[in-house]
Amino acid sequence: MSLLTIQDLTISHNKQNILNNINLKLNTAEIIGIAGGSGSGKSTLLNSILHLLPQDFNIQGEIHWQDKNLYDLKTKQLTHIYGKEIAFISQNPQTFFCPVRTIKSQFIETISAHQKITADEIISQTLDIFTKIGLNDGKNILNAYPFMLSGGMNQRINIALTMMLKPQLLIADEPTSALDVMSQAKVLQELLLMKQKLNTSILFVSHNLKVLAKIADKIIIMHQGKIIEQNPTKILLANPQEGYTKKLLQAVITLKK
Ligand SMILES: Nc1ncnc2c1ncn2[C@@H]1O[C@H](COP(=O)(O)OP(=O)(O)OP(=O)(O)O)[C@@H](O)[C@H]1O
Repeated sequence: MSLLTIQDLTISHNKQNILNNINLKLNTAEIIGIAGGSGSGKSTLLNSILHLLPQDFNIQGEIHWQDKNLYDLKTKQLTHIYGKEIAFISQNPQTFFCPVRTIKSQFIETISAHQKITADEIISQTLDIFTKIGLNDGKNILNAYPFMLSGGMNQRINIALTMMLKPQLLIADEPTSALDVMSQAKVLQELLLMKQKLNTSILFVSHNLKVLAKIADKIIIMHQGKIIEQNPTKILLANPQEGYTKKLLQAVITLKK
């Protein structure tokens, strides 16, 4: 059984289709990259999985989380799933952390909301994870306030927090697009570590096919609310079928020159 199965998903607003007949399967420890131009429906797709669509959107089709249809569940069941089984990271970690509370207090609050664990245990496990991902100055980081740290550092700390929660699925919406090249590479390594060590599956949205090439097992190309092409990463990059995919690849090659 797939971890996440989307069947015939069509989403509309004011009788205009935003997503058209989307079908997608994600397995355990699989990373699917989603690329597509602005307005192609990537965020709407992620928001539909996260139950974050505006009330006036019309949703047809099904989204199954393991054997449950996410849109049949009660609020209490959804609260258990989001944060614990399905986690989300966005482009701006600053929107997740409160800028004027220490990293330590935010780790303790978030983790103890999901696990029965003492504050001391949280601190010791956090320091372990910081070391694993190469954040060596752990004690100082825990005592820092997010506003004192760079965007790249905040994103890496956000990923460490997500690792502590051990979600089965991580939904990542352009998590590296606001970062410098060095921080981008580190964040990608950390996400791969989550897949390898924790068997986390990841849905990773990026405009940048070069980023997806480094991390995704499979790539999906979206255009005007439809999935127009999907294939294992190597096959899609070596032999794109659709003209639109070729244009996206060409844009990456041109940027490299
Ligand atoms: N709240 C909303 N109300 C009405 N239309 C919306 C809303 N949110 C998104 N849309 C429309 O849905 C379409 C898809 O938008 P979406 O944000 O999912 O695309 P995207 O691929 O994530 O784009 P980007 O890469 O620019 O973030 C767009 O045409 C957009 O105008």
